[in-house]
Amino acid sequence: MSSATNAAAAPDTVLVVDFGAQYAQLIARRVREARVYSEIVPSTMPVAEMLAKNPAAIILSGGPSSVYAEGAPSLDRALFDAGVPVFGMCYGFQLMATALGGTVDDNGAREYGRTPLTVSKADSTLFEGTPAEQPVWMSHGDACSAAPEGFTVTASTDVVPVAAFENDEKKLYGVQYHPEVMHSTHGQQVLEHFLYRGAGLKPDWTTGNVIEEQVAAIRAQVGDKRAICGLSGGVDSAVAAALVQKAIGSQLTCVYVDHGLMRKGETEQVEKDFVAATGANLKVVDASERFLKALAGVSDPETKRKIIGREFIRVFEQAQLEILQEDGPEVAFLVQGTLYPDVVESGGGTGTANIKSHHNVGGLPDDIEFELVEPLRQLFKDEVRAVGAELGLPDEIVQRQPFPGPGLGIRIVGEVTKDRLDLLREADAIAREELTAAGLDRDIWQCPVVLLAGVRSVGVQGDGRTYGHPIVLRPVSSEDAMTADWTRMPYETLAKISTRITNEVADVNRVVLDVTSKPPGTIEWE
Ligand SMILES: Nc1ncnc2c1ncn2[C@@H]1O[C@H](COP(=O)(O)OP(=O)(O)OP(=O)(O)O)[C@@H](O)[C@H]1O
Ligand SMILES: O=c1[nH]c(=O)c2[nH+]cn([C@@H]3O[C@H](COP(=O)(O)O)[C@@H](O)[C@H]3O)c2[nH]1
Ligand SMILES: NC(=O)CC[C@H](N)C(=O)O
Ligand SMILES: [Mg+2]
Repeated sequence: MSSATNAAAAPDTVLVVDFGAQYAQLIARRVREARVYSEIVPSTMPVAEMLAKNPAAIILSGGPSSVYAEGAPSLDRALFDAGVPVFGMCYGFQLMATALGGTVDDNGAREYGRTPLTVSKADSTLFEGTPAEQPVWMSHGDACSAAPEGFTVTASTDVVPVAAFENDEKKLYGVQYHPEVMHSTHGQQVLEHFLYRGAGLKPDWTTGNVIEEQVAAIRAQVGDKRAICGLSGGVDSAVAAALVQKAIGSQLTCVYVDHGLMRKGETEQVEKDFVAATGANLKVVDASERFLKALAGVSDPETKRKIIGREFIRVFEQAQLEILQEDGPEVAFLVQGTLYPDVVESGGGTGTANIKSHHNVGGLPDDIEFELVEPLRQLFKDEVRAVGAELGLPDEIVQRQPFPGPGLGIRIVGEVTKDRLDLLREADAIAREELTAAGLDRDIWQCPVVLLAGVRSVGVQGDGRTYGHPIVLRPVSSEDAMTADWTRMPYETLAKISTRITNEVADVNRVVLDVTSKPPGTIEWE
């Protein structure tokens, strides 16, 4: 179902094969930072299928397994004989070594964290121009003690004799460490050497290419049929809608669902600003009663998310019927502004855990009949912002703080009711107003305001006893929402927000600040 996207591999794509690495997406990002397009594929994908994508190069990620362990993810050696340049990192390096006849074992040569690397072949493809001694980030328990035949060892450490090797003739390269993390100070340079020198790629990919490629892919996918786009007023759907509109013009209708879980003023803002900025065809559906009814009595976060995901699709189906009343071809496609983190968190990576079912990925119902169009599915938020700016969308849209599709529904810890929503909407509006007044909108990635509906505490207001609910402020800083830290924001602003919320919002007598990073917390409470 979720694979029914238009994720056709672009020309000169580097595939990152994910062996369950912590940071496979970081590798893909670094490649794109080197201005070469990159996508992640699971290690379970058959090699023939990988090669059918016609990749310009392949990178093998790290992973938690031991290459010699039973059931460990492996790779058909045909991959190394296909003439495609390959770069193995950590587990990927160990896999390349064993597949081609080298030796990897648990010989006690463990290294974790910052490690000095000694380059033994200064003019090697990967290391030329980098220092003979350089700090690298290691994280391994197994090690390569003998490189395969035909390979030159190019670097070592105090405990690992084979910390990097290459076979220039076959265009096969590997390093035991993690060049993708910023602590490997020359990691980006080594990666670029692989891309430009090893694989002969040119640094000519830009967000402009995303636009061209995606516009072509969307046209090919949608043809002369019609599509609807779930439009929330957020960055991702605005950029997705703008891309699709560029591709198919009036064949697209945007549908904004007011599920009653929106913030104060949001619906009016979308109706006004989005249409003004893009001239898009917009249909606004008031579905608040339907969502509230479906959520009645439900407190479990995952159940809420699945209900919201399902109701969204039912509303889109209704909109589809209405659009069909107007003359024209079939309405077969649903455009969503799904990003890579939505997919990973919903457990869509290889061997990655389901943290929470994002309504637009893991929360979709099984009986969905739309074919999905998700042109941003491989990208991160900051990349999407760059695409949006390139498309000419105004800063107010492109730089907006994210707001989750399930809205205030996942910011009420406990059952969602109309009264609770009204209360939270007021508290949230005050917090947003004060953050904007303090000029903090750009410093803060987003600031969920959460109502702990099941908790009451004792307060004293107007000399009387109160027994009200706490409101949690969760200001976070982040680059891509995969990791985040709580924002150190001015006490004065916090004080103002707290005073105003307790004074102005009935039934709230306490405001607390969430000082947890992600991990271990997530940004939203549910
Ligand atoms: N109220 C809504 N009406 C219609 N579609 C929605 C609504 N909320 C979310 N969606 C759909 O779900 C997708 C994912 O939501 P998400 O919140 O991640 O993205 P966004 O709202 O577009 O951007 P942002 O992350 O900046 O909030 C959206 O891109 C959009 O397609
Ligand atoms: O559209 C969305 N549908 C969802 O179901 C959803 N859940 C979380 N988020 C947003 O994703 C980012 C990461 O959130 P978490 O740290 O809470 O997982 C943050 O920006 C969250 O606001 C969602 N967005
Ligand atoms: N980070 C990794 O890829 C680790 C590889 C392997 N699990 C080891 O410990 O050696
Ligand atoms: Mg949103």
